Amino acid sequence: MAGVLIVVMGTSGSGKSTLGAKLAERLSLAFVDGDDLHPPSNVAKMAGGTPLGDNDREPWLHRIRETAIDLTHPAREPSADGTPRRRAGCIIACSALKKAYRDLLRGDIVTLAGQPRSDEEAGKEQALQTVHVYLDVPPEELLRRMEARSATHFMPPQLLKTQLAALEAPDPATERDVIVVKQDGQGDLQQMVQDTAKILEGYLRAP
Ligand SMILES: Nc1ncnc2c1ncn2[C@@H]1O[C@H](COP(=O)(O)OP(=O)(O)OP(=O)(O)O)[C@@H](O)[C@H]1O
Ligand SMILES: O=C(O)[C@H](O)[C@@H](O)[C@H](O)[C@H](O)CO
Repeated sequence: MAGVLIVVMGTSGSGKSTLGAKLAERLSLAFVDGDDLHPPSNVAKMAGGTPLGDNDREPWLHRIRETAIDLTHPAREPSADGTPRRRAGCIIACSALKKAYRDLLRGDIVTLAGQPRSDEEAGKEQALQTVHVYLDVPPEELLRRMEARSATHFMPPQLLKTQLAALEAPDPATERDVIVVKQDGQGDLQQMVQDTAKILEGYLRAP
């Protein structure tokens, strides 16, 4: 049985770290900020005003998947009497802007060029089930947030337009594991955490 990787995704400034950390606390899961898994060269590139490309992101996406497999092994959390209580899970904040990036996190492909997993690898890698929580935030709210923190955060607000250009917003009708959380900056964060956690509990339930 697979452990569960919950990817909290969206562009820079969408609130991945904020929501991800709160969900992790509520669900008692480990939380990792994907920004901490970028090689320093990626962070330096963004800080210098150059957007990342597929070649920069591919090794990073592999690292995120491997981190999730490590964190969710073994894939069941034992209860006091040793019987499985729920699936092991973890939450990782990761922009996951393009469909190919999400497919790599899902384990459906092994390169961004689209190379599929071999049958043998597919069997071996049943280690992980994914859920993508997509933070859908209007561009003007994203810019407001990025500008408000620009003195203390490496990501320059002028890179927002490249984030939005790269974004292939996931559609739950065509991607199997997507939850959309709409945020306009007015919503109640606590309510959002509560509602999203309730849906995620379903994914974590041991069969
Ligand atoms: N629901 C919200 N409403 C208003 N402001 C928010 C909300 N969530 C996060 N913020 C604020 O927006 C800014 C960006 O949030 P956060 O760091 O969580 O986003 P992020 O997607 O992880 O960003 P990045 O990946 O660029 O680091 C922060 O200053 C945070 O306090
Ligand atoms: O794929 C990317 O371009 C990156 O992951 C970015 O999204 C940032 O790391 C992050 O959002 C920092 O602000």
